[in-house]
Amino acid sequence: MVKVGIVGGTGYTGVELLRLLAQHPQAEVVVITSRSEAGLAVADMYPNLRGHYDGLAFSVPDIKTLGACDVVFFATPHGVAHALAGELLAAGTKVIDLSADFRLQDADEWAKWYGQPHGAPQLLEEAVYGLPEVNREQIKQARLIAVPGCYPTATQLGFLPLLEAGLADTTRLIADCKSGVSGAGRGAAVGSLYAETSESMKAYAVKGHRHLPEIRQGLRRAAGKDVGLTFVPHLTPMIRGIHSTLYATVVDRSVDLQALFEKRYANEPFVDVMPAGSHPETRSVRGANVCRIAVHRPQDGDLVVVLSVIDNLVKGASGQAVQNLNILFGLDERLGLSHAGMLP
Ligand SMILES: NC(=O)C1=CN([C@@H]2O[C@H](COP(=O)(O)OP(=O)(O)OC[C@H]3O[C@@H](n4cnc5c(N)ncnc54)[C@H](OP(=O)(O)O)[C@@H]3O)[C@@H](O)[C@H]2O)C=CC1
Ligand SMILES: CC(=O)N[C@@H](CCC(=O)OP(=O)(O)O)C(=O)O
Repeated sequence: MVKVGIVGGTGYTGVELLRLLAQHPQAEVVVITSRSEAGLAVADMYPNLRGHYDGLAFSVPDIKTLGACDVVFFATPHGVAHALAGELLAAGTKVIDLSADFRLQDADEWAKWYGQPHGAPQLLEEAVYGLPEVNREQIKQARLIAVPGCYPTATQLGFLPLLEAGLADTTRLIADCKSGVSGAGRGAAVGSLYAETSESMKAYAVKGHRHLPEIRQGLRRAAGKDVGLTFVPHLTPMIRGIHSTLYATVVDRSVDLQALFEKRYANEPFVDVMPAGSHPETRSVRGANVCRIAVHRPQDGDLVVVLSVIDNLVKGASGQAVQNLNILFGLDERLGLSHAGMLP
């Protein structure tokens, strides 16, 4: 059994980790922290977990108890893992961070987008970006994993086959992305209220969103050169889900894009390339650790439209984090993650 600790167990990604790990045959959650709910039984806060975590209660973060775990997940706001990851690594505990603390390779770039100095630049070199479809071999050897963000997961998986094959004009890529409201976290905020978000939809952060440098970093690696990317996120009236509509211009019209995508993801357990002409729905991945993709070439011209959907809390966060755990500990990558999406 892999002994698991979770720092920040009361947010949406924390409770989603608990839900997924409840079905995991080889991982056991032994520590879960919350400063505000310390002492409260997990199932008293989250009744969906009644019967799964008897005896497990929230506790204040403590390096001694966390350091006794094999692996610790951080499901915390940005900056928290900076402060604690180093001590845990020194104690021999592996770290899987769901926040953005170790996603960007450049500490100055991180400081610019996250509005505070990077708290652990000395750890950046060894941090592995936890997108298994790209970095599976590095994840196997890692001590510190940065789980990709939700928009970056859907967007990179949609663009990768085109960029790796050198088939897209990299100067003009467009990612038009929609997110459900749970992407904003569980914290109380006027912008997340039901009356503010239902029956309405809006774009935000058009001038620049903090996921832009993360997506650009991944696409640059795939293309082997700088990319010009326009990324526009939208808030939509659903709870879970990301829908990315991606646009690129192909430089060679003769290539069979459907075959290219199918081949790229043929051995990936959590990427589903749909038949030509399909329109993936976010509800088809709700609760599932799946990125479902369809590739289109309208009017057979040189424009490619890729549709990519995920559940922001699963393949976009906690599911991907568990997938990383499985790879890291040499387990079957699908453990705890094989359930289908919930439809309707
Ligand atoms: N929501 C989503 O779809 C996605 C979220 N993420 C990222 O995952 C992380 C978690 O997000 P989310 O689940 O929404 O929850 P929150 O960002 O709301 O995090 C809340 C948790 O962190 C704990 N926490 C807060 N401050 C500290 C601190 N200084 N030290 C220790 N614990 C702290 C809180 O408990 P307490 O204050 O009681 O200690 C609580 O359990 C964030 O970085 C988010 O950006 C990533 C991908 C998708
Ligand atoms: C709808 C919504 O507000 N989404 C969040 C992004 C999701 C998230 O949690 O960001 P990380 O993946 O970097 O942690 C936002 O735009 O700030």
